[in-house]
Amino acid sequence: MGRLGVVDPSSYSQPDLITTEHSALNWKVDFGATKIQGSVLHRFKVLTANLDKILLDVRDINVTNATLLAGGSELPINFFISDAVDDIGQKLTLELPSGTAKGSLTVRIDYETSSSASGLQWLNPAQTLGKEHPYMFSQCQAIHARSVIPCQDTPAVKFTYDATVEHPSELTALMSALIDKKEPGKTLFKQEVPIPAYLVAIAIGKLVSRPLGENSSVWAEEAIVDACAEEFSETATMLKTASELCGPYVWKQYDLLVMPPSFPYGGMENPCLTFVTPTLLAGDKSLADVVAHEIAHSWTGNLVTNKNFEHFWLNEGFTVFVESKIVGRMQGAKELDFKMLSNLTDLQECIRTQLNKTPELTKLVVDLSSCGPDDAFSSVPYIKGSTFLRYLEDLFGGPTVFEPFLRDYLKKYAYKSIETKDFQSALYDYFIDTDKKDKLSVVDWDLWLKTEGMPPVIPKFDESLANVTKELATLWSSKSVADLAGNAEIKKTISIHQLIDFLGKLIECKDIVDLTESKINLLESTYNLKSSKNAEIRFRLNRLIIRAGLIKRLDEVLEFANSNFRMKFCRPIYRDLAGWPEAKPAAIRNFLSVKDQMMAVCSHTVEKDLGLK
Ligand SMILES: CC/C=C\C/C=C\C[C@@H](O)/C=C/C=C/C=C\[C@@H](O)CCCC(=O)O
Ligand SMILES: [Zn+2]
Repeated sequence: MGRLGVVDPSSYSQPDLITTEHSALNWKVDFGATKIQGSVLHRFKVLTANLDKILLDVRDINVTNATLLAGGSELPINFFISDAVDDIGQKLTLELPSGTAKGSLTVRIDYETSSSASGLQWLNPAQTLGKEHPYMFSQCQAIHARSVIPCQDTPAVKFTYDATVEHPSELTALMSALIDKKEPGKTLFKQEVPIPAYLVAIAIGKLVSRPLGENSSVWAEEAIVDACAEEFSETATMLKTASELCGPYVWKQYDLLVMPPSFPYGGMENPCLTFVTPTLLAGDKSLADVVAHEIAHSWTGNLVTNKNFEHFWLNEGFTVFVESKIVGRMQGAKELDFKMLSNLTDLQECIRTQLNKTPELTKLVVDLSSCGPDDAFSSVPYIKGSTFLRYLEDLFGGPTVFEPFLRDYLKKYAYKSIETKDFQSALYDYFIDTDKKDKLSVVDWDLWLKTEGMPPVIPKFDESLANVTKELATLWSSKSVADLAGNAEIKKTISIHQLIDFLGKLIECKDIVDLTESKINLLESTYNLKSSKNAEIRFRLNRLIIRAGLIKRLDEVLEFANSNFRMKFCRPIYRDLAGWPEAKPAAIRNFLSVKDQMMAVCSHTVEKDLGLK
């Protein structure tokens, strides 16, 4: 593939020469054709004299016209689209008149999306809860905005946007923006805070809302909206806690949209409107920390943004760090440390399985010059990144010293796109004139940023909650069913988070003695796993069923894999099934029967997990 741009290896656009300041979207959403038709008007800032062309990113987009708007007149301009590069898309070249000066320049592009746009998902009524109306939504991170809008699809560029969206009048349209005006069949939006293209988002469906607090509501289909309001009732407290930690909330509105089960991620931090998976609906708020994560992105990621996805840890590592602080303030310091330790179990699993053939992707800063961001995506930037920040926090004197630095960093780079070296200089500038300056030379940057594998240093965490799960995992992996049945230790009451962590640790045990049907049965009856609605528990139980080789329970495993297409769950399940020769053919058949219901990012990665590509 090769590095496409000097600023961003995954984008053709040239932010060093030209940047987008504002985009006006004019869209007609055609559910019959499963396409968006319309135009985008980009106001650019030209940074260099005599620029002869504008390069934009596109993917499967049909451009019909490109027009230069200048001094009240419209000048058609030549354009052409290059051949597609796998995982990246195409380059749209717009030719400029000779002698184009520095400064403002406006271009309108008329286009329509493809019915297989990788950033859009179209559901027919039967695929919705209400069964009567269609539904569509977008997921643009990392580089799928280019399948929805011809644009500078790089986080190095931030722009404001407004949108006029025509849609069926019985449906509600929502975007990652504030609603400006609502008319039957037409909704107007505006996002006045500059954002990268990957944060443009839209969803249209038969949606209703319930209030969660001041300037905060939850949206969902009617059948689940009350359950959603209950599950996410802590949102207002999380928002307040996050603002205390990070500074003023600039986005004015914080709404949640609970997505259909095919949404590929746990949550997506679309400004003003976080998208979340319905797999968070555990019934006891136990998985609502994903909302704390998405709220944290209002600062880390959405205000201070990675310049390209090689520095994704700046978005995600900081966000997990802030998320765990929100959890710590709401649930106590022991829970915070337990969460960090529990994340390390997940990281270990990810490095052992998903990344075992691509160890270079276990570095904190990755090289994306020959790899699409979706293929590089893993827990590493999240967990290695947040562990690094906790290490730094401990080194510089704990939260009382590090949290003021965090606020300073966020203020310094708000509205900007940055690289890891910018974080390094912020840390240096903040501490160099303080009594902590000697700590600056202790940080081994190369070790943290460039070394493969688990974090090079594991900070000292409170282990009291994690020790319980460690002991349980040792017990269940080393004892026979007969020995366990009479052991009082297994009856010990544990929290739901401990149960999730214990099952994760058990999966990580190299050997599990006597892993038979009766051991799985004992596990299920001891911890009431059969009746659990908690997706994190069902996910781990299904992996243990696969590990035990219980072929007669394969249908149950596949049922779980079909119940949602959140990649965090379905990818490891398919990977496990691919390594089980007896089950692999059925897994492939199952995948092929449901792949059209998955978003492109999910079907493409699962195809690789199953060894089909
Ligand atoms: C080092 C990684 C390099 C590049 C990856 C960049 C972007 C990854 C891209 O595939 C999109 C990611 C979108 C993530 C959205 C939400 C996640 O926080 C969800 C995490 C998993 C889950 O909970 O389901
Ligand atoms: Zn995130």
